[in-house]
Amino acid sequence: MDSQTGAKVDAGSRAGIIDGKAFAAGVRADVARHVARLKSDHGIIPGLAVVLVGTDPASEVYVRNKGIQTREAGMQSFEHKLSETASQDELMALIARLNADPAVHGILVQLPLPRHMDADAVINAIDPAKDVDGFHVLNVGLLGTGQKAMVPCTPLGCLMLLRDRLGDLSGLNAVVIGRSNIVGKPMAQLLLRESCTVTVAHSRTRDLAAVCRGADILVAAVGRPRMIRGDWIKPGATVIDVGINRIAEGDRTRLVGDVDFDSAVGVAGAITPVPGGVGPMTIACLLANTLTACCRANGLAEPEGLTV
Ligand SMILES: NC(=O)C1=CN([C@@H]2O[C@H](COP(=O)(O)OP(=O)(O)OC[C@H]3O[C@@H](n4cnc5c(N)ncnc54)[C@H](OP(=O)(O)O)[C@@H]3O)[C@@H](O)[C@H]2O)C=CC1
Ligand SMILES: Nc1nc(=O)c2c([nH]1)NC[C@@H]1CN(c3ccc(C(=O)N[C@@H](CCC(=O)O)C(=O)O)cc3)C=[N+]21
Repeated sequence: MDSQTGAKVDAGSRAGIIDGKAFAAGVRADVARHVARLKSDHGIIPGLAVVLVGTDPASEVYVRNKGIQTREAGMQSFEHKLSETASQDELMALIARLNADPAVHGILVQLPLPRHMDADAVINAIDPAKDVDGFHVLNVGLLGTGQKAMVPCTPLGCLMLLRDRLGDLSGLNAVVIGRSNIVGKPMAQLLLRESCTVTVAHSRTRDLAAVCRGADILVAAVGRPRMIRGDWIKPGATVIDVGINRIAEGDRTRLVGDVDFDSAVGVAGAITPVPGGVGPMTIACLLANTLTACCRANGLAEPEGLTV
């Protein structure tokens, strides 16, 4: 696959740093090629609907980026914004309309939702076939039992990077820090599927540093800026930093991961930076999942290499 070749070339230029931005550009180019073919051969245009409730500035930036990249891939983007005070019934009615709309192949409801809404009920109202986040309980169950599912974008992106770097993952010790439904748990499921020996660590884990030192693959999805230090890392390990933390630096802010990059980069065999690591892969995989959902909806063969 071109995206893999592209990433390998780039990784070689800066040894040890995994260029998620370049790899994601390759994935998006693959998606765009398939989208163009769907259009020319079948007259079908994949469509992604993104729903944002409220006005969180970080979410607004993220939703705008998704819209831009969706259109760049040749797909249709439908953006729906509801006010912070919208009722759950209003959101449910919108989801029902999107479920019934044949031009919409993927639906993403940006999380977190305002506190007065029941996020589980909202997610489970999405047609599982259009659930491009892979958060619906049916997709969670399908993934957990090794059946064909929609796979959550962030863990899918992490797995693509790991496979590109390491090839066969079987038998490797993988430690995932974090057990959220959107990152930690599905990441653990995917690594188990790859025959890794998986440990899931969390806030009650005893001696996290010692647990991390056993990891050939370390995935950090904690939400604590620079918590994982270089001396927690097994020399040569592959480190995937999912964390996106905005911290103050002087009178400005910057993004840092959950891993202390400066102390980790000399110990790890390879590491993803923040920004430019997992984040761009998440959006690329969202587009890949939308394409996959569109192919399935139309009874067409799915592109290879874009899902597991
Ligand atoms: N790059 C991307 O595309 C994405 C990035 N993110 C980022 O990833 C990070 C994690 O997100 P998400 O999974 O939603 O976060 P959650 O807050 O839902 O989960 C955090 C997890 O980390 C664990 N944890 C918290 N503190 C510690 C600690 N001191 N030691 C060990 N474990 C701890 C928690 O444990 P417990 O369960 O015991 O509370 C929990 O399981 C965030 O920085 C987020 O911004 C998220 C989604 C996509
Ligand atoms: N239903 C739902 N699905 C999600 O997948 C989802 C969500 N809700 N809520 C929020 C989190 C967070 N998330 C990110 C995706 C991309 C970047 C990303 O592209 N980051 C860039 C930097 C962007 C910047 O500079 O701000 C990078 O790491 O290089 C970040 C974060 C998806 N999430």
